[in-house]
Amino acid sequence: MHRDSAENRMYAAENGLNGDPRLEAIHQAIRVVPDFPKPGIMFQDITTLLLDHKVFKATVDIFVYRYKDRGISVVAGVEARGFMFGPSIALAIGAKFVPLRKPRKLPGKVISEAYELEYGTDCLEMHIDAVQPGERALVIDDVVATGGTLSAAIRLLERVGADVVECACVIGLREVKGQCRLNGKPVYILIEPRLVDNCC
Ligand SMILES: O=P(O)(O)OC[C@H]1O[C@H](OP(=O)(O)OP(=O)(O)O)[C@H](O)[C@@H]1O
Ligand SMILES: Nc1ncnc2[nH]cnc12
Repeated sequence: MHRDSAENRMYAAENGLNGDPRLEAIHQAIRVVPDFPKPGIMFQDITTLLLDHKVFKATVDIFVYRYKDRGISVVAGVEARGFMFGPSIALAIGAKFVPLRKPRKLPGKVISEAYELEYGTDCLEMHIDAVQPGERALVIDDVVATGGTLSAAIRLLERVGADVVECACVIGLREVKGQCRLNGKPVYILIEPRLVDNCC
């Protein structure tokens, strides 16, 4: 796996949304859970964001505004938390939603890509007939850390001939040990992780 710097991570505050109060509201709505799922991980919990309709809508709206006129026909969501944002974005921009699932969950013919995580290894699968060659795709997930998950998602889409326009995440770490290059694809990120423990 090719590892590189954070060159293709684009933060919303530095890309047109500087001072936008929605970004601070999104930041405040994230719950940080220390040492989950293992010691040393400051887990960024987006389920608290989903509880606040206004902030949830603001999150989806920012992505919809960015992607609505980009000729995107596929929004590919990464299991599990990409499923929480992807379908709303797909409906609003007039694209289909394609789930990228963990192994042995999809019933049809699949292609698979393995990847490394901060806390282990995993694999993503996609139905081979869900995306046609030449389609323009957006990949959506809640968090990018090493980028291993997004790289696997990009590889799946590129294997079937799709053009991955961009990846989009709510939260992005700037520097992570073992960071992966995303085959030159940009990642658009709304906020940096919360560092304080506001859990429980
Ligand atoms: O950039 P990376 O280092 O690849 O990490 C980011 C991924 O990690 C989390 O998912 P997780 O693997 O915990 O799976 P889950 O959502 O099914 O719990 C997160 O939702 C991203 O998909
Ligand atoms: N710190 C973190 N919080 C939530 N999801 C993650 N995926 C990888 N690192 C994560």
